[in-house]
Order: sequence, then C-alpha cells, then structure tokens
Amino acid sequence: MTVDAKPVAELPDPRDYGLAVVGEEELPAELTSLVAEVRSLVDAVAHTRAGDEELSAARASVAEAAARLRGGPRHEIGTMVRHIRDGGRVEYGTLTNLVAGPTNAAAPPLRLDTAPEGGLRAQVRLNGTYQGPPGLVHGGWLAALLDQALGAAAGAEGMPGLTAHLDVDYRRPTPLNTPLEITSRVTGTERRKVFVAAEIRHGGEVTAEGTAVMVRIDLPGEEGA
Ligand SMILES: CCCCCCCC(=O)SCCNC(=O)CCNC(=O)[C@H](O)C(C)(C)COP(=O)(O)OP(=O)(O)OC[C@H]1O[C@@H](n2cnc3c(N)ncnc32)[C@H](O)[C@@H]1OP(=O)(O)O
Repeated sequence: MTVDAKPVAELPDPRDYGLAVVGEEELPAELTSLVAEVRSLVDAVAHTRAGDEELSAARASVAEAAARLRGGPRHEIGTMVRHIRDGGRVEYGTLTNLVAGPTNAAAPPLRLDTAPEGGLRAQVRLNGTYQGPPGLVHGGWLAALLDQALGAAAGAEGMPGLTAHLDVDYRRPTPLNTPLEITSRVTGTERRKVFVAAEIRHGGEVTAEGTAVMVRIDLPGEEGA
C-alpha cells in the first residue's frame, strides 16, 4: 500500500486548534478517586440485593452527592487531556471520552500502551454494566473499544484523525468479568487516509476484530494539502 501520508514528528498540540488542554497529572487525586468510586457505585446499583429501606437511603445519599457536585463544569466540553504513556509517548484524548476519559465514570477506562511487537496494547476487564447478551459484553461496546484502539494507534504514529469507516467482525462471544486484551496498529497510509487494525482477545483467542479508515486531521497551515 502506498505510504504517502505525512506522519508528523510530534503530535499536533490541540491548543493550536483552539482546544483547552489539561495534563492528566494535574487532575486532583480527589477527583479521580471520586470517579473510581462512581464506577463502583454504578456496578453496585446494577446488581444490588439491598431491600427497599436501604435503596431509599442510598437514593437520598446519591441525590445529596449529586447536588453537592453540580455547578459550572470544571473543564468545558471539548477539553483535551494529555497523557504521558510509557516511554514518554504523549497521547491526547478528550477528558470525558466515553472509552478512555479519566473523569468519565462511564468509561472502563481503557489505557493503551506501546506494545513490544509494535502498535498498542491494553488489558481491560468489563463488569456486568457492559452486558449485552447474557454474560457477554455488548457488541456496541466492543465496537467502541475497537474504535478507540484504532484511533489511538493512528495517533501514536503521529497521525491523529477521525474515524471515517469502521468494520467490526464478532468472531466469538466476549465474556464479562474476565481480562481482555486489546491490540491495534497502523497497517498503511494513503494521502490523508490511515488504515488501522485492532483485535480483542480472551484467553488468547480473538473474539472481535476491526479495521478502520481514519482520515488524518489537517495540521494548521496545511489545509487542503
Ligand atoms: C486517542 C484518540 C482516539 C479517538 C478514537 C475515537 C475516534 C472516533 O470515534 S472519531 C468520531 C466518529 N467519526 C466522525 O465523527 C467523523 C465524521 N466524518 C467527517 O468528519 C468527515 O467525513 C471526515 C473528516 C472523516 C472526512 O472528511 P474530509 O476531511 O472532507 O475528507 P475527504 O476529502 O472527504 O476524504 C479524504 C479521504 O478519505 C476518504 N474517505 C472519506 N470518507 C470515507 C469513508 N467513509 N470510507 C472510506 N474512505 C473515506 C476519501 O475517499 C478520501 O480519500 P482519497 O485520498 O483516496 O481521495
């Protein structure tokens, strides 16, 4: 495949696009531990065996906590978070990204590191709140995980972009509450198109795999190049 896209030596800085950026290390530990607690709360609510009185008391506590937390957002929608990954690799994502956002309690969250064999690799375990068919991960979530891993693979090669086309094949059922491995890599480039591939494995067997065409974002000053 032609390799004529232009990987950039350094990732473009989102501030050059008018986006706010916060370093992951700048997020207060009190906030990230609250997010972890809410993740655990969502799971507890989904599977609780508490009786009516306990449920009412818990509802009141949650309502009180929500009232305490409301108010203007700390960071505007669109704020990017800068992660420093292994080996110093810089990765940007949205702060509340549904799959990987550190302040989004609905995110698993997915953390992709550089794989020794090239590309990216992550381990994730999805609890019962990610359920689709009985005991199995929802197919839409598997697509979301693949999409994130595919986009991050392009970003890791200095070619961040938007998903233009995503293909997903579900090969085997993907179980809940067990370690899953996610891998992704760039397979080729052509003009602004970045071709990427990713897999989700359980026990070494591929349960879902995806390919995508990412369209690389224009860098400032090279629109239409
Ligand atoms: C760490 C961060 C990880 C983030 C992971 C999450 C990724 C996401 O979920 S992104 C969100 C979902 N995607 C979107 O919202 C994108 C919506 N689509 C768009 O904005 C536009 O269609 C966009 C930007 C993809 C392409 O538009 P534009 O910049 O005008 O490009 P355009 O000139 O039409 O096409 C560029 C090339 O891509 C190709 N292309 C465009 N669309 C497609 C498509 N759907 N399928 C295949 N190829 C396509 C074109 O044919 C063209 O190829 P060539 O160089 O051979 O002529």
